[in-house]
Amino acid sequence: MAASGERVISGKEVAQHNTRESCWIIVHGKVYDVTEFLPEHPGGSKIILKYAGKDATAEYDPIHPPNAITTNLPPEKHLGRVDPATVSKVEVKITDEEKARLERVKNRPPLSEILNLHDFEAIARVVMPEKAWAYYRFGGDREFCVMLLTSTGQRKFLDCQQACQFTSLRLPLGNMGHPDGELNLTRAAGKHNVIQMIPTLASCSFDEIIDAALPGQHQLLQLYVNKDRAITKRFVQHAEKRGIKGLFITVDAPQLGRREKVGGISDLCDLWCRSAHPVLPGYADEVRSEDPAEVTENKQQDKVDRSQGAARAISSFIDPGLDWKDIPWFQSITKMPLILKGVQSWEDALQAYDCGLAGVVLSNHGGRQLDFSRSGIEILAEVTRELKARRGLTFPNKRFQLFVDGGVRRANDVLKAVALGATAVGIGRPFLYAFSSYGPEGVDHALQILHEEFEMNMRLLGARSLKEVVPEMVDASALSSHIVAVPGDRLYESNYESMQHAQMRDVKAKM
Ligand code: HEM
Ligand SMILES: Cc1cc2nc3c(=O)[nH]c(=O)nc-3n(C[C@H](O)[C@H](O)[C@H](O)COP(=O)(O)O)c2cc1C
Repeated sequence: MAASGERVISGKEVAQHNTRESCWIIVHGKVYDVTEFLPEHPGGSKIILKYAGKDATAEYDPIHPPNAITTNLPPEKHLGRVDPATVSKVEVKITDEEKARLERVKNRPPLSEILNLHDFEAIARVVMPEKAWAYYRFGGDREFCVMLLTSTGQRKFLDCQQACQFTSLRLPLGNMGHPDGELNLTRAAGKHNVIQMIPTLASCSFDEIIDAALPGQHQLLQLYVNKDRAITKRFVQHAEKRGIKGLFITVDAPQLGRREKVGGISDLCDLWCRSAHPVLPGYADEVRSEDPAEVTENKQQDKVDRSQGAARAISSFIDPGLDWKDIPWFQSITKMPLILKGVQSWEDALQAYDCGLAGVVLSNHGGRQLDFSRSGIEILAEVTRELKARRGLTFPNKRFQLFVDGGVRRANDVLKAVALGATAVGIGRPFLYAFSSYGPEGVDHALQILHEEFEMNMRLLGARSLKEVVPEMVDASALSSHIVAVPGDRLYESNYESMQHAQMRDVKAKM
């Protein structure tokens, strides 16, 4: 018994509970009985069983907020503290592939040579662990969406003559690329006075992200609505108390899209394991190896389908039954402005306005959900036209705000959206690439690049303020035809990775 009254358990005793019938694990030096929790685990029971009777901290840490285990397991399942002298150390093996990657990390160009947000993507692609890269980068199905969205984001369909401000940052699972995860984004957003949207599925806890903000820093919350509305209500009300300024309810992910390129190279556990590897030397001391532990397999007992890779597995959290009739309930539990994220048509934007919502994010989820769904900027032109015709609204509009995200890579892209009536745009992947390849300084540099681009574009457009950035500055006539004769975007294209066909396994040469 420790002085604190906590039971001290030997590693040997923990090791005896290494089956599905009795499964104990160690996380942060504490011993937990997770036997009953196994079938409930959103990540599947198999991954936990791999660590049955052992220390699971290294696997657990990169994926979960630190308090996930303490808040979700009933107190009687917290068995005590492990005696550290009795726990065997996990052997660490660094593969040749990993060594080569770390070498590439050393050879990164200095930040002064990173001239635009595409450069970050090019570097992230070679220095990030392969599977973390795949999770960040790839889109849904054949990725038609990602291609279309990137090109609409970059003047294929818009000819921007004049210019602007604001970007929002959000992305979940941020510490797959860098151990400080979303906190990098929070700090940089505070410094550069941009708004951060905090994701539901973050790798740091919500409170950690809020605590990292500067006084008065604006933060928004992206909400995946849980089937258990009591959980959703608790989260939303906690967020409101902590000063969140707007609730962005994601409506385009009743299940997560099938990201074929991710599925092609990874299985789920691998994805997370590898993602915990240090991207930058010095951020973590060791690289973990696969642990071929004995695993009692019983897929029938899992309530979650693990067969489809990380992207789909996460969707077990998201209520596919979310509907317009849920809106009054949200309005009854919070006073925060409510915005729908992932709207694809003027009809839905109109209904959101009529329901008294504060706005919509016109988005196809970074091209990660339904293939061929339209880019935000394309929908924007249609929404402003129809809401003007039907409700007399002009944009930007304080009462009902339009946000756009997807493929925004330059200040110039932001200005196109603002000119067409958007209040603000969201930028996703570029900041992940920036902090995955250069850490916090990378995010800082990315925002600095955007600021400089803004200044230059505004001057060259002759716009003294955002009010002077008007629709007439943009030729949007070819937006929905998707056909326009402009030079290809070489920077985008050189980063684009083609989909690979199924590959033959290596066949050993016949003797
Ligand atoms: C009571 C303890 C635990 C809780 C409450 C918990 C909770 C969760 C949740 C909510 C997710 C899915 C969402 C996300 O990715 O953020 C998840 C995923 C995952 N968990 Fe846990 N977990 C626990 C213990 C563990 C342990 C001990 C391990 C490692 C041995 C582990 C490994 C994983 C993995 C690999 C995933 C990723 C796969 C996925 O998204 O489905 N978890 N866990
Ligand atoms: C790795 C990754 C994870 C994402 N996760 C979420 C999420 O959990 N919830 C959500 O509403 N959108 C999510 N998105 C979509 C973004 O919020 C945003 O719509 C999109 O990334 C914008 O496109 P961009 O990355 O081209 O800037 C994710 C995007 C990426 C790249």
